[in-house]
Amino acid sequence: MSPLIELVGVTKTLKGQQQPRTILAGVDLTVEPGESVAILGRSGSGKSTLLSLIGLFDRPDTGHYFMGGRDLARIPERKAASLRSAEFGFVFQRFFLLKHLTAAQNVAMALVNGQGWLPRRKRKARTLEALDQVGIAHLAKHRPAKLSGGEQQRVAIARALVRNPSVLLADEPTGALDTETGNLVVEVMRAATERGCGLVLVTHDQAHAAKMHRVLRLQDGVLEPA
Ligand SMILES: Nc1ncnc2c1ncn2[C@@H]1O[C@H](COP(=O)(O)OP(=O)(O)OP(=O)(O)O)[C@@H](O)[C@H]1O
Repeated sequence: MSPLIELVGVTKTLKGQQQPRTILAGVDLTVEPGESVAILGRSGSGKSTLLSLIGLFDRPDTGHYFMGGRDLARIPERKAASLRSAEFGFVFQRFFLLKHLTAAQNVAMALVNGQGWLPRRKRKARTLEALDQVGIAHLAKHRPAKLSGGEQQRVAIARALVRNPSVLLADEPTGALDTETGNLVVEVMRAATERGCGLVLVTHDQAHAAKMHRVLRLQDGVLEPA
């Protein structure tokens, strides 16, 4: 089986206020279908920078990024934007839910934006399926203010999963949650990999990292087994 994504020798130097700083100094990373990978690393080590390159929010300075046999390392923004919405689901520490919309409407938004047109009935069915996948179909009509932090994060995960992404990218998704709720959220994301989705989880939490297939550490600009 060919990998979902493969980064080879990826580098990134950010122009700080004083001097340029090399954040990624030759990162190699492969994620297979259905594989979950945790990335640990001290604050400021470049984890979010790496995730933003994987999610095509930014491009490497040098190196290669293969996906489906194509090198995406130097694609223009217009192509990146369409791949971003077709191939990736994003989950962040903050949930970024629209507070005037219900859980179902928040999830359905991901189908309205950037996925072509889907008939209303199909949109509804896929939205409910995604909410069901994260165990909160019964909360579909609730607005975020009526939901706990963990429930809100599960709505955000459903929103990330509703387009059946190839890869789910999560940046500290449990950072704002207590341990027990965080465990549940990690379990929900891990379960998504059983459908073939790859998962890259950036976390400070060793216990959450240990639930992934592989645990890597970003240190001095390179990824190494933790
Ligand atoms: N746009 C930018 N321009 C210049 N420097 C930046 C930029 N974005 C981030 N940095 C710096 O790059 C370094 C890596 O940041 P990054 O957010 O990737 O680290 P991180 O490992 O995700 O940290 P944390 O765990 O605290 O979220 C930090 O020193 C940060 O201050």
